[in-house]
Amino acid sequence: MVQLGLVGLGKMGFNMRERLRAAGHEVVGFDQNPDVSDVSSLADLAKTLDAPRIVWVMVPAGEPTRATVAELAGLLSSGDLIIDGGNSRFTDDSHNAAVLAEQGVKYVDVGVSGGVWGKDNGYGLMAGGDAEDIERAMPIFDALRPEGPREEGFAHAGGVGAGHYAKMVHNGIEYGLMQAYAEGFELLEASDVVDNVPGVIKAWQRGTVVRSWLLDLLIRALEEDPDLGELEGYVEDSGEGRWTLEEAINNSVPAPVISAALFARFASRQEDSSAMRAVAALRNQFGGHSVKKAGE
Ligand SMILES: NC(=O)C1=CN([C@@H]2O[C@H](COP(=O)(O)OP(=O)(O)OC[C@H]3O[C@@H](n4cnc5c(N)ncnc54)[C@H](O)[C@@H]3O)[C@@H](O)[C@H]2O)C=CC1
Ligand SMILES: O=C(CO)[C@H](O)[C@H](O)COP(=O)(O)O
Repeated sequence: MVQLGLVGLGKMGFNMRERLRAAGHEVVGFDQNPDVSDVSSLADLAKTLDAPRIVWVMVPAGEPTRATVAELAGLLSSGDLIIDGGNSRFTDDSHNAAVLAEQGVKYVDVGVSGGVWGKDNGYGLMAGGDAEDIERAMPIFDALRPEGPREEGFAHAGGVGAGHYAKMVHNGIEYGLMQAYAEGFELLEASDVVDNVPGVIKAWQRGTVVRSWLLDLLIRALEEDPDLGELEGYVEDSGEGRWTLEEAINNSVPAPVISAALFARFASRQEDSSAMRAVAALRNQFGGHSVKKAGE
């Protein structure tokens, strides 16, 4: 049994606390929302845990995570370990590790996959850090990962930053896969050849080359709303796709699918497009092609 502090009890952290407790570990949770929190502050969390402490941070990536790690740096002591399991940019990790190392506090970054389903299915984990720190956290990783061989749900990806780098690439792939299913769905819907679009997609679930968990989730969404008519085609992004492309550029790796998928999300947020107005204007200029005037 391991004792763990868990900061951030939202869609991910709340379920992770449940899964860890179900595996017999002692979890002390802190969230800025007192309704879900076991303690009233980070300082209280640090006081409640026995040294040497392990604190897993699962708050929104970016400033909230950086601020949490910085505050923890002032509360923890030599020999303690911080694990950042959020979708932080991998470049944050070397900074965090260096600041914490000044006080002897250890740091591990973990990419966590599985979303809100992880409580029951387990979470796919990619960890970055020193081997001894990874080994120390292994009972936690073993409780969170899916049942089965460890190497099918957990990887020690490399040094500090490698866990988040692996998760960044995982999410870039996620963008591309979702976009491919989405384009296939739109084509099936747009043509009048296939009458039973949800039925066809459901039939892809077993035996086909394109079966996957994302496909299962698309089928689930179509069962709730057969033409997805209750939704707007508006898609946010939280950074991982952009970082994947920045890294593709830095390493001269062609990534046409992931870039198209990211840009499709940008396009989804536009009601009108200056670029497409420019294309229409140019076709009109060089070819006299007709244009559709605003308001017509
Ligand atoms: N939702 C998902 O599918 C996945 C999310 N992640 C990552 O996990 C992290 C958490 O994500 P979610 O649980 O989905 O977000 P969420 O928004 O549902 O939960 C975040 C929680 O952190 C709390 N919080 C925010 N700032 C805080 C602070 N300074 N101190 C204490 N608590 C604070 C909020 O009150 C909230 O309960 C993020 O980094 C996210 O990118 C990773 C994998 C999958
Ligand atoms: O990590 C995840 C899934 O694997 C999160 O759900 C993440 O938010 C997805 O990325 P984006 O918000 O950019 O679509």
